Amino acid sequence: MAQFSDLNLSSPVLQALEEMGFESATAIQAEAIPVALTGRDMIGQAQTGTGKTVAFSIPMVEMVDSDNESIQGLILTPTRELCIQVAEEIRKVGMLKEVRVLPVYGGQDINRQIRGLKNRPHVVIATPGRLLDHLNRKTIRLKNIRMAVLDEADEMLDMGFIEDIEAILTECPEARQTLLFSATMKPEIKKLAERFMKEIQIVSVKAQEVTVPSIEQVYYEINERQKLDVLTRLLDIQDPELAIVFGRTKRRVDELVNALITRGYQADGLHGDLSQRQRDIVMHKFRDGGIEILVATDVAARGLDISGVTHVYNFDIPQDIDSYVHRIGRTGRAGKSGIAVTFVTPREVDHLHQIERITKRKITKRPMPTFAEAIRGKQRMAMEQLMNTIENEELGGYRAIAEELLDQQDSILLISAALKLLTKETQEIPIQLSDVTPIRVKKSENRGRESSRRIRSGISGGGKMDSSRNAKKHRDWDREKGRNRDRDREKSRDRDKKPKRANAK
Ligand SMILES: Nc1ncnc2c1ncn2[C@@H]1O[C@H](COP(=O)(O)OP(=O)(O)OP(=O)(O)O)[C@@H](O)[C@H]1O
Ligand SMILES: [Mg+2]
Repeated sequence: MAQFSDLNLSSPVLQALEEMGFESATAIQAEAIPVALTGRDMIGQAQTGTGKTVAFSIPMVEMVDSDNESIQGLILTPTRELCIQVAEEIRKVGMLKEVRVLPVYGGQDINRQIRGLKNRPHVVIATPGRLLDHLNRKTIRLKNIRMAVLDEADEMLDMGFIEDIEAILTECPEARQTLLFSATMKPEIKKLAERFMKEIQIVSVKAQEVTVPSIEQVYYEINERQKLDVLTRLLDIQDPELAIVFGRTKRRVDELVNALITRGYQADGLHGDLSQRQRDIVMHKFRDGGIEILVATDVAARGLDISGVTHVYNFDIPQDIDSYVHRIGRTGRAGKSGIAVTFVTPREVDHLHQIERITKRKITKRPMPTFAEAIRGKQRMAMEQLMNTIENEELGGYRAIAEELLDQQDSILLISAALKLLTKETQEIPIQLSDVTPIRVKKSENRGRESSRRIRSGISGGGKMDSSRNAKKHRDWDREKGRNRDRDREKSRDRDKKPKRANAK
């Protein structure tokens, strides 16, 4: 395994990495960092959760001249939560070099960001809409940028963002270095990238599969109206430490959160119609374990790194194959194992098989879990609670009363009663979710639009997959996506609440 000390890094960076607890470099780090340090433009591809952030953070920090007070590095991310997370990672890597970083994203008070910009950050991490807003207001200057990074590059060059990205990069000096990173990178991306990169070097960690092998992938073929029962049964049986449940639309997410809470689970939702404050609160709660289940649209599919996520549930199967790869990649990170569960209705089974073919990975079919299994799961949790109490608590004060009870009652009966009290015997309270349209493989539709669609989907040659003209419609990207969105938002805060598109429920 490659050591960071073999990569020609400065001592403040090496020391920072040590403080972050990293012992050796991951494959993408070992391969991408030397290339990036030569100053060349690069596309970096490696599976989810394999440390791409540090792979670009190190060359970024090495490039910064801390005595120079201008913005020298720019990183673009598709979502606000990812923007915050990446900024935090760069801050850690650049800590000892005293690199100043500033995240700049939509939904946050723009005046606060303007004040932040006056503190002369060396590296700005931004979502495109808000950065354009600053450029228009002339509150940010990109003329001294020496390195630009697109994290989740394929997503950023997707239809909704491409023009914004080009507009932003035009503001940067041509002599800059540009780096692109993602777990999924279609060949078409390279063509697009040639518009703003030079002599691109591609660094791709060749893996057998585009998904991570330590993620167990299973599916349940069930009807729409069985989904909620199956989800709650699985939550009881599998007892995730933290779980992310992906739903197709914002409305779906809201409904699911309410349904889960009604059935006694600690859940909260994340999607683009929430205020930034709400989004921040939800993310904090989830990272701190204050809630166990995050229900989200695809806004949480990319890049988010939350330790303790043991399970990902695709309550609705995603249309986009790349989206499947990124969603399930929220678990099984940094060498850990994880379980990815996908629900498919009978009409969506073909689509699931298509995902299997393109990701070259079998997704195992599982029989529907029964209510009895769920109860047993809950009983097991109660038993674990009891055993933990025996191991970790001082029980001396309970001895006398226990002995007294044992004189009067059968011991098995007593333990059964204690377990029953600890078992959260919830009923499957009937809850009706709104209908959603099933996703299907559409083969012969709209040939003419193939090329642009292919950019959006399919890991390699998977363009066909996306031939549904609904592809875009089903994707519930939040407001970060699309031109001028953040600027619109600044002008009219009320619009936060209203869906912009008819389909954006
Ligand atoms: N060298 C390393 N040793 C151990 N852990 C590491 C190392 N580098 C990064 N990590 C950790 O691995 C986790 C995943 O890293 P990161 O978020 O950068 O993955 P990624 O490749 O960007 O994934 P995604 O494609 O989902 O965005 C993080 O928690 C990070 O701190
Ligand atoms: Mg990442």
